[in-house]
Amino acid sequence: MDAVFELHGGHVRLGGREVLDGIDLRIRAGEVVALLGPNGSGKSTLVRALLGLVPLSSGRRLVFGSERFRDWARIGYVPQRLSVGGGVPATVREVVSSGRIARQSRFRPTSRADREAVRRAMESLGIDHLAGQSVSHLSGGQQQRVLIARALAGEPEVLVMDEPLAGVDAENQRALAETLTLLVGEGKTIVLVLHELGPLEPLITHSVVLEDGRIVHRGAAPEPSGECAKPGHDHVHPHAEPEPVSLWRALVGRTGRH
Ligand SMILES: Nc1ncnc2c1ncn2[C@@H]1O[C@H](COP(=O)(O)OP(=O)(O)OP(=O)(O)O)[C@@H](O)[C@H]1O
Repeated sequence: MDAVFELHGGHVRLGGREVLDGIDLRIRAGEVVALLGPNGSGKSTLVRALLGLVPLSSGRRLVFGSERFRDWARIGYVPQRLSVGGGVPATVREVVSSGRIARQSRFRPTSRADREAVRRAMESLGIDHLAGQSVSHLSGGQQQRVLIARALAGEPEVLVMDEPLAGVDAENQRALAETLTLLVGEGKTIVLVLHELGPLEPLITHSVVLEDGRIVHRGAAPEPSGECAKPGHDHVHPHAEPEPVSLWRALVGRTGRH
């Protein structure tokens, strides 16, 4: 399988600190990868490094085999939910349409294909009836669907999502799992920063656990453990709650590479 993202000896320094400390990682087309680890372990920074949003202080990054990758329309990024709207009273349609920009150009303004892609993205996330509403008036779960629809509007091959389950109720978590199942069925590559696996667990093909900016485990999809394994556990943990450390603690020490 072709590699979508590769990091070789990736280091990132932020605020005078080594936040990523020698990361070697390859994510192949069609994989569904969970990036796990405690708060502050570097998961978001790793995603941002893969996407070129933070520079490497040393090491090499390749996207689709290229160190000079520019075709960002092939990759959809869903940032953490709180960054939606940003106080700007944009409508759902406007935000979702913004995900199409990378596919447009000065010479090719909005086309029927663009409008159709935006409509399909809203429909697949069940937010088409909200198209004219301001995103700032939506619930957290609805805002998250808007961000996912924005990423899908660009018809990406790869979807990168930072903490899609954080603060999302059980029903919306299941809805997200269903949406991602369809995308996996279409052969998309998915990279997820997760605090826990929740209902996404059956989708995960590979897990990578970070601690202090280093990869301490990589391997097949993890088994749930601790509280998250108990029947009836609804997998809703707001970010500020004590961490389900048991999950990655249980993983560290297992063998396996990918
Ligand atoms: N812009 C920055 N300047 C300085 N330090 C930063 C910056 N961004 C992140 N850090 C630090 O880098 C470390 C890793 O942060 P990062 O957000 O990548 O971790 P994380 O594993 O995603 O954490 P969380 O689960 O809390 O989101 C943390 O100690 C954080 O304080």
